[in-house]
Formats: sequence, C-alpha cells, structure tokens
Amino acid sequence: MTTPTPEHNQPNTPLRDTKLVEDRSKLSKMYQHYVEMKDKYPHALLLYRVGDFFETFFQDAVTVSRELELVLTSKHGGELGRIAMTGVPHHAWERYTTLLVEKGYAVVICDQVEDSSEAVGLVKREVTRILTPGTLLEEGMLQTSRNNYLAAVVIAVNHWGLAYADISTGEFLTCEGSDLEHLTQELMRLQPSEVLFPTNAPDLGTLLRPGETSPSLPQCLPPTFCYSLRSQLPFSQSEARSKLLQKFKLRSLEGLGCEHLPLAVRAAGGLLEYIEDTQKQNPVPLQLLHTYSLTDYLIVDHQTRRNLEITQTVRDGTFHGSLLWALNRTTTAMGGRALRRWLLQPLLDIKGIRARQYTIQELCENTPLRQDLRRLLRKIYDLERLTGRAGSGTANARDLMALADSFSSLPELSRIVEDARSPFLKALQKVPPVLEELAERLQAHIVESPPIHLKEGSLIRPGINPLLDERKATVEADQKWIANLEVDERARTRIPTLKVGFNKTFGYYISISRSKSDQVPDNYIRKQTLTNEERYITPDLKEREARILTARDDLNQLEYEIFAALRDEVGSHAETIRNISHAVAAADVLCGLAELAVHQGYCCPEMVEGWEIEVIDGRHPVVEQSLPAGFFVPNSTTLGTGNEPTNHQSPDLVILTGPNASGKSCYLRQVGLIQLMAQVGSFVPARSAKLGVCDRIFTRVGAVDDLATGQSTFMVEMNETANILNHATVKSLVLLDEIGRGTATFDGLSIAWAVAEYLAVEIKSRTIFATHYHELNELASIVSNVANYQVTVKELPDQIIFLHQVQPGGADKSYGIEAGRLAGLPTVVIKRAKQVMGQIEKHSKIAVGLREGL
Ligand SMILES: Nc1ncnc2c1ncn2[C@@H]1O[C@H](COP(=O)(O)OP(=O)(O)OP(=O)(O)O)[C@@H](O)[C@H]1O
Repeated sequence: MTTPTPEHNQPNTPLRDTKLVEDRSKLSKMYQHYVEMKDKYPHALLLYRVGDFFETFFQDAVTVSRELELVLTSKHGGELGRIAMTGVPHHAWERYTTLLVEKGYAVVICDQVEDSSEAVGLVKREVTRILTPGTLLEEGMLQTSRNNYLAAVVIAVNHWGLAYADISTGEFLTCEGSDLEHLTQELMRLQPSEVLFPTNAPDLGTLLRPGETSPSLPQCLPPTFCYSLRSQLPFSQSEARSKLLQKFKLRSLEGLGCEHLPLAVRAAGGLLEYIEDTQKQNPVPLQLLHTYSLTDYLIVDHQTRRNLEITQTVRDGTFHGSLLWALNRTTTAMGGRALRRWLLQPLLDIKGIRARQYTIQELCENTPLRQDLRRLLRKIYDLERLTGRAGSGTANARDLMALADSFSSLPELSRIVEDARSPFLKALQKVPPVLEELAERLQAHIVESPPIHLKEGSLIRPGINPLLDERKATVEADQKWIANLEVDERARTRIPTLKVGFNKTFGYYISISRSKSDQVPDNYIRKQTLTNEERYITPDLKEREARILTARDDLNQLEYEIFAALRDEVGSHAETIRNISHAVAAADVLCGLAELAVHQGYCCPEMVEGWEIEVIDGRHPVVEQSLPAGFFVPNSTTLGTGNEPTNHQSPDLVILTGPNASGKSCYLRQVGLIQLMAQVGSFVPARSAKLGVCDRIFTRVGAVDDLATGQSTFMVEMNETANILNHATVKSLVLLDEIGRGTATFDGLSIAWAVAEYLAVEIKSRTIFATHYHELNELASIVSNVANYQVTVKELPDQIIFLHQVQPGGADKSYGIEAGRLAGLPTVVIKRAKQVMGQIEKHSKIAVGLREGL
C-alpha cells in the first residue's frame, strides 16, 4: 500500500494518482469501474467515455493535460472527494488520440457499449480499441506516402527473427538471420513505428518512447524506435505456430516458407497475437504471411542510405532534395509507398530488374498509353488502406464510395492496357468481375455524397429496402404534419405569431408570445414560461413526436445495418482488392519512372552478368534537377573488370582528387545512385550505361561526430571503414570520401593508402576513393587495377573556375594553400606554407620507398 502524500491530505486537492486510492469502495461506481480498467492497462492512457466526452482521470488526466495543453480540471468522485480530470469531445477523439500516439503513448479507448437512455444503473463500457504507434488504421493518423510498420523481434543468442506488418495495408512479412548487425540494418530500413520485444522483465507492458531505454532491450535494437515490452508466451514456438496456423487456416507452415525458420515463426505469431489483442472488435484483414530473405535484395546499409540521401537529405533530414523526391512521379498513394519500398530494397535478380525495365521501355515509347494511364491512375484512391478499414469495420460511407469509384475506373484501365506487352501492364488487363459488381452495388445503395457520421441516417438511397422506405415515408408524413401544424394552428387560434419549435429537452412545442397567452385553446398544455413567450404542447403533438423520434432512430439504425453489411461484403473481398491494388501500385511506379525518364532524358541501363560499371555521361539525379537545365556537367565512369577478373582492362579502384567544392562527393554519389536506380529497375541519368549487379553498396562519406554514442569523428570513420573492409566482396561497390582525415596527416595518409591498396589488391571490389591526399596517386604506379582521376578546375590569377569535369590523371597538387590565399590568409603565411609543402613533397616518395622496401 502506498503512503498517502501530503497532497492527499489536503481536502481541496483533486486526486492525481490511482495509487492513492486506498479504499476503492469510497469511490462512486463509475470511478470504481474506471480504476478497475486502469489496473488492466497501467502503461497506457485510458480514454473513458462519459456522455459526449472521452475523459481521463487521475495520473492520465495530468499527462493528457500536459501533452495536449488542455485544462486540467476535476470531478466529484464520491467520498474521496475530487478527482483530476481532462476531457475531450467524443467526436474529436481521433485528433487528440493521434497527437498522443505521435508522442509515443499507447491509448486505450473505453467506450459506452449500450445506449445510456436504456441503461439500468451504470452504463456498460468496454475497451473497444487500443491504439499504439504501430496499430493505427484511421486515415487522419497515417502518412499517405509511407507504410506504418509494426515489427516484432525475437533474439536467441546471435540469431534473430523479425516479423513486420502494416495493418493499414495488410502487408505481413517475416525473416530470420544469424548476424545481429543485419537485424539492426533491417530495422533501420523499415523504420517501424513500434517494435514488439518479448521479455520477462518487470517492466512488461511498457511502451518505451523513442530514446527511452530499458535494461531488457539488447544493444542491437536502435534506440530511435518505440518498443513495446511484451510477455514471452505468445512468442513461444508452440503458441506462435498455432496462432499462425489458426489465422491462415493451414495445417503446416510449409506453404508460407517459414516451417524451418523457428525464430521467424515466433516473431510472426507474437506479432499476430498483439494485433488481435489491440484491435479488439475490429479484426484486421492481413495478407498471407510472406517469408523473405535478406540475401534476395541489394544490401544498402543505414549509413549508405543516409549518405546517398535516398529518402531524406543528410544536412537537414528533409524529403525535398532526396532521391525519392527527385524520382517520384507517382499519382496514387499506393504507388508512392511502393516507390519508397522499391528504393529501399533494390533487386539482385536480373530477370526481375529487366521485367521492370521492359515495362518502363514500353511506356516511354508509347506516349498516349503513358498519358492515359497516368490520367486514369489519378482516379484511383488508396485501395490498400480503404480495404483495410472496410475489413476492420472502421470505414465510413465516403470510404466505400471512394472504393466504388476506384473499382469503376478499373475496366477503363484494363482497356487502355489491352495491347500492352510488358508484364506489369498485363497484370491490369483482367479486372476481377466481383469488383465491378461490388462497385455497382455500392453506388446503387449509398447516396452520392454521404455524411461522415454513420448513425445519423441519410446514407442509403430510396428503393433499396422496402422496410427502410416505409419507415422513411412514416417519418416524412409525420414531419409534414408538424410542418403544417404552424399554419393550421395560426388559422385556428388567429395568433399570427404562433410558432412550432423543437429543443432537446422538451421536444416539439408551440410557442406563443405572452401577450397572447389568454387566447390559447383548451387542449394546449403549458410546458415552459420564458420572459416573452409561453411554450405549450398538445397530446397530438406529443404523439407524433414520439412516433417521429422512434421511427427516426429505427430508420437510422436500419440504414446503419444496411451500410455495415455492405462494408462487411467489401471486407470479405480484401484479398482480391489488395491483389489489384498491388498491380496498380507497380504500374503507377513504373509509369512515373517512364515519365521521369522521358522528361529527364534517362537511358535504359544494360544489365550484364559481369561486375563492370560503364556509364557514359552520367549525371547526379538530384543535383541535376536542382540546377538550371543544362548546367550539370555529365561525367563518365568505367570501373571493374567485366567477366575477366584477371584481365584489367579498366580499373577496379579509382583515386579521385580535386580541390574543395570541385564536385568529388557529387560524382561519388552519382555513381552510387546510378547503380542503385538500375537495380531498382529504373532508367538512369546517363547517355548510356552497362552495369553488373552489385551485392552491396558501401559508402563512407564526410565526417560527422557521433555525439549520441560519444565516439569521435575519427573513431566513427574507422568503425565504418572496418565494416566495409570486413564485408565488401568482389561484387560490391565501395564509395569512400576522404578516409583518414580525422587524425594526424601522416597517420591519415598511411591508413588511406593501406585501405585503398587492400580494396584494390585483396577484395577487388569496384571502388572510388575521393581524397585530398594527392600522394595516393602514386598507388597506381604499383597496383595495376588502380587508376587516377581528377575533377578539373581552371586556375586564373585571382580565382579558380570549377569545371566539374572528371578526367584521367591525378591532381598534382592540393589546392588547400590556394584556397587559403583566396580566403585572405596573410601573404607571409601563404609563402611559408608553400616552403613547408616543398619540404614534405621532397621526402614523400611513398611508392618508391614501398617498392624498395618490398
Ligand atoms: N558535375 C557537376 N556539374 C555541375 N555542378 C556540380 C557538379 N558536381 C558538383 N557540382 C556542384 O559543386 C558543388 C560542390 O560539389 P562537391 O560537394 O561534390 O565538391 P567536393 O569536391 O566533394 O568538395 P569537398 O572536397 O570540399 O568536399 C555541388 O554542390 C554542386 O552544386
């Protein structure tokens, strides 16, 4: 039992913590129930329906008031006095809940599940939803352009299983691995909104917000995500397996591809249990579990994704300026999300790449087809998420109409692609007849512009249901009677100012100004007296009113039932709808890439079995779009030895030198981006390109202090370099920018030399090594598969003109001293620096020395 705080002893201070309630029987009934519910969800915020509000009490009231900047007030809670309370209007629950979930809280919705007017005693309330960052479905709570992943991780020593699902779109995948570093990388790729982690630690049930730590969490889990600490039971092999078998009505997991992946099964089963637990009455239609392997895709680690600015820029983390920004010409929400997924998971399989290329090619060549397709795709709403909402019973009538309108566009879409040859367009040729029928049914049943609310009527068209029409007719007749009442009664009473009105307390009434109150007929019964008017009812009026109100309730209920049946019907076709939505998404991505290729002058890269990179006049896809047309200087790249590893026609490693700001980093990234885009299946910004498939792209760009882990710039650089040297293969592309800068010059130069040499001689990966150490140019004289390139500048007496051209040959001098002179360093300092430089150069014949030494 907790000792009461001084606060508790002050009779006027509202109770702010359920722990301070020593004797619950002293709380009024509703609060007793509230505290009981709160016991079940100690780590979530409990939103409790009271009339037209969702209210939070005790500690939750304090948190909600602080987080949402709402007034903290109090309510009388029985013998224990007042209880802290913060409330939000029930119709705005989504908005407030979104804000709380965005801040990393789990929110439990405890709603009234019976009509308060019919309740005997306390209104019955139940938990109807649990909202956490990874289990959102509502439109306003999700970002259109990206998936909202819920992940689950199971770790056994060095092995791991990872499952993830987007419950708004139904995707459900699982995989397994044996290197914890890969798990970290996969989580970084997915950027899940919430990660489930099974534990038996005491903080079970907690939702850790980003940055919060727990001793239960292993080191390999990045602290940037929300973690839900869950009980281990649903993640056990037997529980998880039977959960999956039951969900997908299977006898074995063989067909899902994970029968022999115990950790993947445990993660997926535990995840499923959590989804069911949080969704309560709204079962989520999930797609069949898909098992994948990390080795099916090009490995792009987090550093590389960051350095190549795939989805956001390095400098300020914005979408504008990223590769996704530059490439996105999709017109549907599904296409937008698919493009993001494709960019984060490029392919290794040449056949898969060529299938995408082939579709882009067809769309580039056939402009009318491309344009018609884009025009029609614009009419297709977010089928994936709308279906998810229909299946889980959260869709409204507008959602169903959006689905119906989208289904109606599918036949035209299929006509447009009827002669198409490429696989991704052919997928649109067949529209499942059931969707056309569904569209017709929905359009025939639901009114053209339905309201948002579902329980207030005006949803269903006349002529659909005889009982509904009959009830509508009764209500309308009675309403007409009331509408005529004013005219009739004015005539009968000869009181021209007589009015018929309605309010929530008294229902319908007849209002007469007080000066005429002596003229009212005998059958009028006085109900209310105001300053200037008297309000009356008549037995007839009350009878009609009772009929109208009951009939209207029945009518609204019937409309809702008809609607809910339609919604369930749509939900039952979730799989069919989602299959077509995948086809639409892929076609949209490829159509967008074709549009981009045509407008930006991209070429189709020839994908070859070897390991070479041969790009003629390549450009950086993002920098090019940020500069005025024609300003970007194209540069070619020839790297790798093709099919003959021993025959060095072109270098494996290029040492790239050039002054500051000449364009070295830009060139380096350009090569990485072209390779990545090609493996996504996209055309590339170049005159022509011939590329082998890479297994990994590594980058080491710039120097940023990792303040979060307390590592120095140099240590971060060395860790990343070590990772590259330990994992790169002959099939990898390695892009290094300024290795060895963060330490003493000679240490740095020596490390840079040794790293470059190791990559060229031992690993033979395709490598570009940008550096200010022009001494590294000597490496080419002793290692045959190394070549020197430089970004050229034109030197004028008082300025350097950047030509941004990459040409063979190494820069024979560093422009650092020149840059210092232009920046205004005193002449004497510049002169002295040149003398020192002369001395250093005299003694630094590295290659000669090494050769003699060897
Ligand atoms: N090929 C090009 N055509 C036109 N402009 C370019 C080209 N390459 C680079 N630039 C421009 O030059 C600027 C500097 O390029 P970048 O940062 O790549 O230089 P850098 O040589 O890596 O410099 P530092 O050594 O200081 O890091 C870029 O912001 C870009 O606007």
